[in-house]
Amino acid sequence: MDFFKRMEEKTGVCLNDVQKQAVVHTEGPLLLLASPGSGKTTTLNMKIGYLLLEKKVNANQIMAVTFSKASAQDMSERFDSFFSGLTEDKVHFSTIHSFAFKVVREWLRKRGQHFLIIEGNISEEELKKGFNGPDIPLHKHFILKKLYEDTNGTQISDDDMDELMTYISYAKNRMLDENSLKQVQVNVKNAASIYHSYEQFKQHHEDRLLLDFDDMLTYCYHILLEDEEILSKYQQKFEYILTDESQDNSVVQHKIVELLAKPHNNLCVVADDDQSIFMWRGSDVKNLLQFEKTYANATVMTMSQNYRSSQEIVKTSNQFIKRNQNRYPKEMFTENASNQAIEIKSLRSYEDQLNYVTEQIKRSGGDEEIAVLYRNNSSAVPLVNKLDKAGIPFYMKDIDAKFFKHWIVEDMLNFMRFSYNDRRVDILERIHTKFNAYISKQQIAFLKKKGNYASVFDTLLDSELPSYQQKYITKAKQQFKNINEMEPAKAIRTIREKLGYDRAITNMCEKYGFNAEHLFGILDTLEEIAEGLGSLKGFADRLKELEKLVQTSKYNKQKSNLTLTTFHSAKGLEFDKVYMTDLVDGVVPSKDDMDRYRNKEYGPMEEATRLFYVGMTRARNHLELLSYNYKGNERVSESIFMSNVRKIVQPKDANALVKDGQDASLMQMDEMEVGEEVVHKKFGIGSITLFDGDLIGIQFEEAGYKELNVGICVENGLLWKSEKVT
Ligand SMILES: Nc1ncnc2c1ncn2[C@@H]1O[C@H](COP(=O)(O)OP(=O)(O)OP(=O)(O)O)[C@@H](O)[C@H]1O
Repeated sequence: MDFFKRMEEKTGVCLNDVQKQAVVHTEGPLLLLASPGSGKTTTLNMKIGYLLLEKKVNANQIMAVTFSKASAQDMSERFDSFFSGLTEDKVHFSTIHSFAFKVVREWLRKRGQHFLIIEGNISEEELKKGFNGPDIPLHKHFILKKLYEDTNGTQISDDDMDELMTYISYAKNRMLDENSLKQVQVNVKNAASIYHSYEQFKQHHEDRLLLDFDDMLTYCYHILLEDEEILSKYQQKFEYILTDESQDNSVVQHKIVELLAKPHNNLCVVADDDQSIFMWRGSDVKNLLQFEKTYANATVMTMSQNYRSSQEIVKTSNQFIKRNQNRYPKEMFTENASNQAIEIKSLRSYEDQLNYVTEQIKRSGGDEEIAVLYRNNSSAVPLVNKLDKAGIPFYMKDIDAKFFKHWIVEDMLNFMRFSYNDRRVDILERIHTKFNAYISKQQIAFLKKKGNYASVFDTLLDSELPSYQQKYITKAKQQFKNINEMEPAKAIRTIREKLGYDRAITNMCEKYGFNAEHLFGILDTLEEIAEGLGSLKGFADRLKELEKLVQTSKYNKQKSNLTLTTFHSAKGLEFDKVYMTDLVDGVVPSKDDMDRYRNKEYGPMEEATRLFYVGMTRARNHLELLSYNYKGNERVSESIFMSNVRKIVQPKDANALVKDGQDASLMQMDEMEVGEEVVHKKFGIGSITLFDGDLIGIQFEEAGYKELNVGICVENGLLWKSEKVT
C-alpha cells in the first residue's frame, strides 16, 4: 500500500500536497518554510518514517536535530506514536550541542588533553556562598564574577551577570571578530575586556582545558574544519540530516550543519523565519534567508496551511506579522472554522489583570487546555500567588525560583527579623545602609566589639553620636518596634516609605546602574503576597510555600490543564485558550526594543513582533490580549502591538476619519500623550510612542514609525484624535 495511505490509516493524519512533496524530497537540500501550526513537526516525523520504511535507510544514518532536549523528547514521543508497530528502528533525536560535545570529547581524547565543563548545574546555595580565598570554583559563574571584580573593582549585580553571560554567548554563537564585537551594544562595564580575560583563563588553567557550553559549538566547528578524519567520519555516517526549528539556530550551528551535510547535501531544514525569537542569543535568520545562495541546487517549499487555529486567529496573526520588513513573504491560511473573536482588554490595573485571569480560569472549569503567557519570568510569582489562593493547580514550563533568593527579598526578611530582635548586630550589618538612620561601618564595628547584646539603638544612643543622628536613631528604634506589631503588608510599606528603603534603592540604582523598575517590581510583588496575611512569620512561611509550589509545578504536567509560561518557552506548544498578559509598552515590546527602534536599529523590534506572533499562534480557539493602565501608582501605556491587533480586528478608514473629523477633533499639544491613537493627514492611523514637547514619535500602521515636529503638526492641523473623529 502507498506510504501515505498506510500512515493515514495508522495515524488519522492525511498529509496535504506540500507536506507529501516535502516527505518524498529526500535527496538534495530542502528548505521547508512553514507557518505556525502547519505541521512542521508532523511532516518531519513522516519524512523520517519514509526514509526508514520506503527508502530503507539505516536509522544510524539519520541525524535529526532539535532545538532543545525537551523538544528532542517531544519529537521522539511523536515518532513513536506514528511508527510503533511499523518499525523497530530507533532514530536518535538530539540537539546540536550534544552532537558537538561528542565531537569535542573525541578530539580531545585523541590528543590526550584533559578538559572540564564549567557550566551547568549549580545549586543556589553554592551561588550564594560565592568564593573565599585564592581558588575560584571552576564554574563559569564564579570565574566571570571574579574577573568582573578584578577588572571593575566592584561586585557584579545579578542583572549585569545575566547581561555579561548573554553577551559572551552572543559573541561566540555569532562567531564575532574583534571589529564586529565592538558594534555589540552592552551595558556591562568593560564587557569586552572581561570576555578576553575569560577566554585566557579557560585556556591556561593548569593542565586542563576549561570549556563552557558555547565552546562546544565553536570547538566542534573548528575541529570539523581542521580534522579531515573526524569530518569525513561524520559526513559518511550521516547521510540524511534534518533540522527542526532551524530559525533559532545560531551562526556557528548553521555552519556545523553545513559542513556535515557535504557533499550530498541531503539536508532538510525546517524553519519559520517569523518565529525566530533567539536573536539575542546569537540565532540568525539571515542564514535562512540566504539558503538558496548557500546551497546551489536548493529547493524551497512553503507550508502555509494552519491546522491549529480558528479563522480569526490565523487571519489576524497573518496580518500582524506583516509589520516586519525582514522576512520571507508568506500567507498563512486555514480551512478551520470560525470561532470566537479575539478579545482585547485593557484593564485598570495590574492587580485587576491578575484577578481577571484567575476568575476566567476558575470559570472555565479545568477541561480546556489553557495557557497564560508573560514576557518576563518575574510575572509568574504574583500569578502563582493568586492562583494558589484560588485553589487552581497549574503546570509551569520554565521554573525560575530566582525571585525567592533575590537580595531584595532577603532584605525585607532581614528588616522583619530585626524588628523582632533589635539586638542582632549581624542582621543590622546587612541592612544598615538601606534605611535612614545613617549607621556607618565604624558604628557596626563598634557594636560588634562592644558585644553587649543590648538593643543596638540603645547602645548607639549611649555612645557619642553626631547630633543629627540621634533623632534618626530614636525614630528608627520606634519604627522597628511598630513594624513588629504590624501586618506584613503594612510593615513592607513602612519599611519602604518611612524607613527610607525605596530611597536607598533609588540611590543604588543611580550609583550602580541597577534596573529600578525590576527592583521596585519585586517590592510590589512582595506587598501583594503579604496582602491579607496576619503576621510577619506568616509572610516568611508564605514565601517558602510559594517557592516550593513554583519548584514542584514542573511535575504537574499531567495533573493540570493550565500552563504558565514565558512567551519564549511557549514555542512549539498549543492550547485551546491563550491569555497573553502584561501587554504594555516597556514590557512588550521592552523599553530597550523601543529605545533601539528610535535610534533606527529595527532588529530588536522585529524580534519582539515575532515573539508576539509566536504567542498569538499558540491558541486554537480563544485568544485574549490583556493590558492595564496602572502598575502601582505608575501610569503605563497599552502595548503598541495590542493597538495593532485592535486595528486589524476593527479597521477604521483613515481617509474617512480625517474627512469627517474636521476641526472639532484636531489634536492640541496638551492632548498628546504616549499611547494615544491619532490620524495624520498624510500618514493615516497611528499610535503615539514618544512625546517630548518638541518631537512626537508615531508608529503609523502603514507608513511605519515617524518622528514629527509638534509645532508644525499643531499649526497646520495635521493630527486628529482617533476616537473623536469616529
Ligand atoms: N495534514 C494535516 N491534517 C490534519 N492535521 C494536521 C496535518 N498536519 C498537521 N496537523 C496537526 O496540526 C497541528 C500542528 O502541527 P505541528 O505541531 O506539527 O505544527 P508545527 O508547524 O510544528 O507548529 P509550530 O511551529 O506552531 O509549533 C497538530 O495538532 C497536528 O496533528
